[in-house]
Amino acid sequence: MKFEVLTIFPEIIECYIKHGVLGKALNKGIVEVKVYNLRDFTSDKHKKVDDYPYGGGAGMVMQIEPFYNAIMHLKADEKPRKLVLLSPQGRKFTQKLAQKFMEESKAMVLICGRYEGIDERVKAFVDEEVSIGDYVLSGGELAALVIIDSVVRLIPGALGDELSAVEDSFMKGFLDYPHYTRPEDFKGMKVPEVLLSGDHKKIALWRKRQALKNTLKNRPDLLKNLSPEDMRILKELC
Ligand SMILES: COc1ccc(Cn2ccc3ccc(-c4cc(N)[nH]n4)cc32)cc1
Repeated sequence: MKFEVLTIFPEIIECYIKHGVLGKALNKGIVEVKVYNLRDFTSDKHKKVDDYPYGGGAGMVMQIEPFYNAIMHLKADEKPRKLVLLSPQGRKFTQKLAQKFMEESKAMVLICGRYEGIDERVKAFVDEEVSIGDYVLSGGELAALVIIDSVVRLIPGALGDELSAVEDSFMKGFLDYPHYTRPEDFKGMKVPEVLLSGDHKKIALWRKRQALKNTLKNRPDLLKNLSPEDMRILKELC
């Protein structure tokens, strides 16, 4: 899968993608990430990308021309790609949308604005406008990295452990269970006995109960379409 990122801060993207799961997927050739500096698609000597908003108001707005020139440059190879604009006003990004992007798109262009946003006319050239949450960031780059990271984790072979992506919380419809590792006793804080028992059936049940308990407490909105067994466990918790 190929990601092409349009931004005025390429170093934000380039720094992050070298590490962790993304770094490994890049080294395996499962993923390719190309970053384009929008300033390279300007036509003035100052490489200007923003201007004052028509109609007045605080802050600056990013001009359409660099986005248009960059998008036309990418489209010149006539290969299909999904163009995604990051924005606080976009469609909410979820694990389900990450799965959809992974399944449907061989290549994605992630368009990152800054300042108070970008000229509305850029939207005529994009397929999706996506928000990663109900909070305002300073630009689209972090949102682009969230999308890249969550989509790459879903690509078969990217994690090196097929179960991880499938086992990831949200995939199952509820939050994750608690995790523990050595030491067994840290300043009197002990690992739950059941996890030391070696009884895998008991451990699985304990983990399911804990996951449902966490979900009931923090994200009851996720508790839909539970299996009869999960519903029974949930009722015991209430
Ligand atoms: C009040 O209106 C504003 C509008 C934009 C901004 C800063 N900004 C500029 C481009 C850009 C792209 C994405 C995002 C973003 C995405 C999510 N989920 N939160 N924030 C933020 C962005 C500040 C304020």
